[in-house]
Amino acid sequence: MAPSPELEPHEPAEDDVVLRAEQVGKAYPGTTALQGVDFEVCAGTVTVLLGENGAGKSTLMKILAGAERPSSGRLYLDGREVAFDSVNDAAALGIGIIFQELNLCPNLSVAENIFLGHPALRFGIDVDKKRHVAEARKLLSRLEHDIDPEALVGDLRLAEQQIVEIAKALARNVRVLIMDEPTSALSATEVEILFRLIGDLKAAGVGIVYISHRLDEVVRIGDRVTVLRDGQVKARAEMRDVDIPWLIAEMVGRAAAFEPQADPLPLGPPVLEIEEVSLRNPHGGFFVERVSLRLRAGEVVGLYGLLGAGRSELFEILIGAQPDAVGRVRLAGEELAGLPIAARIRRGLALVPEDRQREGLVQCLSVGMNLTLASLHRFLRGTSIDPGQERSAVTQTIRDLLIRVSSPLVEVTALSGGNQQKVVIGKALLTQPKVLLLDEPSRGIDVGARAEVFRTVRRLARDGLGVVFATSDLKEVMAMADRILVMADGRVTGDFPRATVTEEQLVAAANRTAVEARCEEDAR
Ligand SMILES: Nc1ncnc2c1ncn2[C@@H]1O[C@H](COP(=O)(O)OP(=O)(O)OP(=O)(O)O)[C@@H](O)[C@H]1O
Repeated sequence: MAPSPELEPHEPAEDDVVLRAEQVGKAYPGTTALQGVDFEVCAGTVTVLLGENGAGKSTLMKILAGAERPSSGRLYLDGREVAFDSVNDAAALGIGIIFQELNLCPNLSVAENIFLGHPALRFGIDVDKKRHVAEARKLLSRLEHDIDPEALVGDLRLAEQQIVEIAKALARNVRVLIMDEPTSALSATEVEILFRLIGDLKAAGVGIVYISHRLDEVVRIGDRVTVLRDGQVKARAEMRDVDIPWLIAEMVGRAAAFEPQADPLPLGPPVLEIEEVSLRNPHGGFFVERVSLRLRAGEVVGLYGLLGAGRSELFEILIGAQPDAVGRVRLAGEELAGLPIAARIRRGLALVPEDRQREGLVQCLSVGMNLTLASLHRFLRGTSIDPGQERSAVTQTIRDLLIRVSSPLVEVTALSGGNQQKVVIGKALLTQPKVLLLDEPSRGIDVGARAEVFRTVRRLARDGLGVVFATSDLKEVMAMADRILVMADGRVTGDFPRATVTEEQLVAAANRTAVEARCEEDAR
C-alpha cells in the first residue's frame, strides 16, 4: 500500500473563512437537532466534525449545503449573508456535499450521475454523452478506480457507489467540500487514496468538512475539530493539541468504551457448516470460490478482507439471495439448499446487510415496525399479534442498543444514520437467530454504540449464538473476533486464532491473490 503523504498543518488567517454558520438552530417535530451552533470552514483546512449518533452533525452539514433550512441563525459566504433554497443553490456557489446516505440514481449510468444537474443533461438524455463518459473516466482514475462510466449505478457495490459520489463532488468546482462519512464503505487502500486526494484539494485551497466515526482517521486527516453533543458545540480544538481519548471524552462524556474481547468461552456444537461454496462471476472467474467454514455455537468469527474480496457475496449465498451458488450449507445440522430467504430466517439465520438503506429498512415504516418486521411470528397469539409483547420487545431493543429516538412510532427515516444502523441490527437480533451474519456492522455508528453492539453480540454468543462479522477495519477484527478468516479474490486466504495473529499477517493474507492461494493449496 502506498504511504499517504503527511498533510502540512494549515494555519488559517481570519480572512480564510469561506463559510460560516452563526447561532444556527434546527427543530424537527419532537426533536431539537441543533441549538445556537457557530461553525466555520476555512480555505485549505480540514475541519473534523465529531459527535455521537444523533448529535446533529448531518443536520448541520445539510444546512450548510442547502439541503435543509435552519430554523434560526444565519449563514455567511465570504462574509456575506446567504440563504440557500436547495442543494443546487449552494452548489452554484461552490459548496459540495457527499451525503452519508448516498444520493445516486440507481437507474442512471455512472457518468450520468456524476454530471446530473449539468446543463447538457436534460430530461434524462445526455446530449454530451461522449465527453461526459471521458471526463467521468478521468475523474474516476484520479480516484485510482476503473469503474466503467457507462455501468448502471444500481449494479455497483456500496463502496463503488461511494467512489462515484466523491467523483460527482469533484466534477463541480467546489470551494467547500463536505464529506459525511466518506470512508464508511471504503477499504483501507481506498481510504489512503481519498486522503491523498484530500491533501491535493487542501493544497488547492478547498475548505473541507470531514465527518467520521473512525477516530484514527480523523486525527490523521484533520487540522481542526469541533465536537457536537446534543445539538450544541461541546468543544473546539486544533487537532495537533488533542488525542483520541480526549475526543471520546468530549463526544460521549465518559472514557473510551471499545473493550477488547475477553478470553474465548468454551464452544458448543457446529451451528453453521459451509462446504466448498462457490459463485461464478458471469464475466469470468468467481465472486466466491470454494469457501468452507465451520462455525460453532458461541463462536465469533471475523471475516476480514479488502473491497471485492467476496465477503458480501458469501453472506448473500448463505441467506439464500444467490440461487446460482453451488456447495453445501447446513444450519444446526439442517441442509439449507433450495430454501428461500424467509425459510432460512425462520430456521435461525439472520443477516445485517451492508447497505441499510436498500436492504435493511422499510423507509415509510416506524422504528418499532421495522424492528419487528422479521420476527412478527414470535408475537402471534392465534391469528393476531399480541401488541403488548411486541411493544415490550421493541422497548427492550431500543434500550439495549441505545437507539436514540423519542418514540418507537417515529418514522425510521427521521433517525440519524447511525441510529438507523442500530435498528437494522436490532431487527436481526429480534429474530432470535442461531447464527448472525453481520456485514460491516459498525458502519456509521459511534464508538459508544459500537461497543454496545459488540457487547450485545458477545452476550448472545455466551448463550450459544454463532456470529460471523465482515469488516475492513483491522482494529475492530483484532479486538472483537475469536477467530479471523481472511478473504481475497473470493477465496479464504487465511484462518487465524485471534490470540496469536498479527496485523501484518492479516494484511498479507488480504492482499494474497486467488492464484497465489490456489498454488499454495496445490503445494499442500
Ligand atoms: N427529518 C427528520 N425528522 C425528524 N428528526 C430528524 C430528522 N433528521 C434528523 N432528525 C433528528 O435530529 C437529530 C440529529 O440527527 P443527525 O442526523 O444530524 O445526527 P448525526 O450527528 O449526523 O448522527 P449520525 O452519527 O448517526 O449520523 C437526531 O435526533 C435525529 O433523529
